[in-house]
Amino acid sequence: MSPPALLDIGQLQRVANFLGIGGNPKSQPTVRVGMLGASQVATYAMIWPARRVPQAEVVAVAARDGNRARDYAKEHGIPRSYGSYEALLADPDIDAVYVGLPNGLHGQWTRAALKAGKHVLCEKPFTANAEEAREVQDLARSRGLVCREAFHYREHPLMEHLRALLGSPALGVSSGSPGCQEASGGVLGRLRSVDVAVLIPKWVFGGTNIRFQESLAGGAAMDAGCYCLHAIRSLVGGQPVVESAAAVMAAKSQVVDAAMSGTLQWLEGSNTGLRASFRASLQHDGPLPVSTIDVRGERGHLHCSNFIMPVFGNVVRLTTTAAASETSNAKGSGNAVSTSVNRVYGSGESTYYYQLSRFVRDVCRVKDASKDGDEGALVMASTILLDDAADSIASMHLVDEVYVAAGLTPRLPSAKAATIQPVDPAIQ
Ligand SMILES: NC(=O)C1=CN([C@@H]2O[C@H](COP(=O)(O)OP(=O)(O)OC[C@H]3O[C@@H](n4cnc5c(N)ncnc54)[C@H](OP(=O)(O)O)[C@@H]3O)[C@@H](O)[C@H]2O)C=CC1
Ligand SMILES: O=C1OC[C@@H](O)[C@H](O)[C@H]1O
Repeated sequence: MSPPALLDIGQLQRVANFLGIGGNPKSQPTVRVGMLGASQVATYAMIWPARRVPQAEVVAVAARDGNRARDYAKEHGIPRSYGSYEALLADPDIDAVYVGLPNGLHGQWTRAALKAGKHVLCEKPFTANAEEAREVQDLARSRGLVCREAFHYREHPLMEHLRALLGSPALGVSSGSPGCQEASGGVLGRLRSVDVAVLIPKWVFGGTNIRFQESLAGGAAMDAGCYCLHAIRSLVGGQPVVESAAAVMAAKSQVVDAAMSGTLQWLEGSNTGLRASFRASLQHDGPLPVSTIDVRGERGHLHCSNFIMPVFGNVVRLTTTAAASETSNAKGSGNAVSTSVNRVYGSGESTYYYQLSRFVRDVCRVKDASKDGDEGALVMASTILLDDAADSIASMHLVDEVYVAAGLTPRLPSAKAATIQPVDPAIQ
């Protein structure tokens, strides 16, 4: 999320890709996507990438206001629009739904979409809390539908590159299920620390933004923090526990955090004793968003910048030390240090493109498996559903633990939050 180091032709092409310019011809079969919310995030997370992903097609949008939905559909060339989310879910010509709503509504509308027989790609954080994540994923598995948390950053080749360097588990096997695999440390040798930060400048979101609303499951740990916790889990694997957390509260709120930081620790497995720290903020003083990963091991340090929006420029700096005995040219000189700097762009597409590509591929796999009944295909389909479930539940479980460690309570789904009367501090 920092500006590109060098504005080159490649960068212009990557920005064009992000904007969905110059799409691919559609091939059959296509996954027909409907979007809940006529929002800005839906534009860059779904509409633009869908123009470039051959198997994806945005066919409908729903907004609470039918006129807005119609105008949005017209502006973006979407064939159908609806004035309610229910109406879109009743459309039989929709295979999958993108839920880009405020956090406190994710569970409610993901459940409704699953009940309508649609596969779901739901924005992060997956639900308001882990209990709700379990309920939703139980439903998805009972219906045999893909239900995925939209952690777009993890799908980009940059994360694959970091995982390869660190010997991290592949996507899917780090999902938080008991006995799931852990990073070996790779080029860094035994891991010593992992530090992840996602800092959003205070000018980006005003006080009335959904991120500061208790009734919409707001908070910095929910918004920027879920990326930090997810990245830590994706890189290291295993099941860390939250050791400590501290919140900076949003103005006039006793519930919503404007910033959250904390530490995690691995109490079992091959990384027992390893610690990770995170910093998440919605009130960063700097001018631009920051997202960084720093991993230290017995043999060096890996730094990555802009891991959330790598298409706009990223840097991977690897500094390794090799013991003198391992290098022929370092006799008697202690450790030899080598540093490499890389930028990872894959095919130059955005994180959202990679996310949508894997989502539609998996929807097709799950649909085909239930049609064909081939045993291998059924196993693959069931693994897809189990991995998504384990990952999103583990994700929300850590977010809940962070709130508890910070002396706050895990968030509530909007429907439940609405039934709780706000406490007036003046009468306590
Ligand atoms: N993956 C990514 O890069 C990003 C992900 N996100 C995630 O997307 C979700 C939405 O965030 P963001 O787009 O900033 O949110 P917005 O404030 O833009 O709201 C998104 C949509 O939510 C709908 N909505 C439904 N009920 C309410 C309500 N009670 N109050 C306000 N909006 C409502 C509105 O749809 P309608 O059109 O029906 O009025 C609105 O268009 C969050 O969970 C966030 O974490 C956000 C930004 C980037
Ligand atoms: O998902 C997101 O990514 C970018 C951030 O600016 C934003 O707060 C968040 O919701």
